[in-house]
Amino acid sequence: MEFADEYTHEIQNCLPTKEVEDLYEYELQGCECEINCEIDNCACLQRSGTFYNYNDVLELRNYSVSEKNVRGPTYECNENCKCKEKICGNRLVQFGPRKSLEVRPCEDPAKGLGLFTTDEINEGNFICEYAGEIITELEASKRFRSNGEQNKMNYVFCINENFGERTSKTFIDPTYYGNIGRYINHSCEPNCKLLVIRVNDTMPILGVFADQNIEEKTEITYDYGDAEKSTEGTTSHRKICHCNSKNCRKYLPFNINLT
Ligand SMILES: C[S@@+](CC[C@H](N)C(=O)[O-])C[C@H]1O[C@@H](n2cnc3c(N)ncnc32)[C@H](O)[C@@H]1O
Repeated sequence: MEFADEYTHEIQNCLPTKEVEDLYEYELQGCECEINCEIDNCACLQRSGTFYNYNDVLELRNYSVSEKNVRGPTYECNENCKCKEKICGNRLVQFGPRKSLEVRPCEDPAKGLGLFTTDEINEGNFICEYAGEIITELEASKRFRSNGEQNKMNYVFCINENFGERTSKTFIDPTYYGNIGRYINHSCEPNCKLLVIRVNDTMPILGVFADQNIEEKTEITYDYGDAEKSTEGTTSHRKICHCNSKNCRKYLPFNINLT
């Protein structure tokens, strides 16, 4: 698949900028499992709040995660683990995006480009990571405002994670360095959801997963909104939503803290 934007450098995984790279220095320990990773013995699974469901370890496309299981980040087995990479059931996002994806213009030109699937996707399957530069909140805010002023598209996404009393925020921006995840548009009735995964270190990886069975040739979408994001606000930050769904909220959600 060709990368659609000649001004963006393609990357496979997130790229922390100098200002934040120290945050992810800490490597995660591996497990000692020599055969199958099971909850009773695998250090990575014991650390995880969310697990992958899989039927056949050799059929990666059957890996899925069910919403009922979401209780915290998933820790995949990693390069420090003793388990076998090819057959371990606790590895998914680290193998990269699914193959059957294409970037093309949406029917409604107001949405620009979008990400589409060329084959059917089962509910729960992994689509791709939302990869970009990891930047500071200050830089995120600067870029968000500048995009708004120049009427450009916004790619900055904020991950909020709660660790007890503390909320950790991670700002991902695929404007200049990104992967195909940057072409996923918002829908108020989306077919995908987002989950946070960790692999080799503490850097959060934002994974896009199918939230329902998706037919071939369908546009991949998720809801840009969460508790901290608003469709309200001053008109300068509001963009009209063209998702065309029955329950459309009329405006794209945006992070009020970045304005
Ligand atoms: C992450 S980018 C998505 C890819 C983008 N369409 C492109 O051509 O590169 C987010 C931007 O896409 C546009 N967009 C995404 N979802 C939209 C929607 N439902 N209605 C209108 N514009 C949308 C907005 O301009 C938004 O700032």
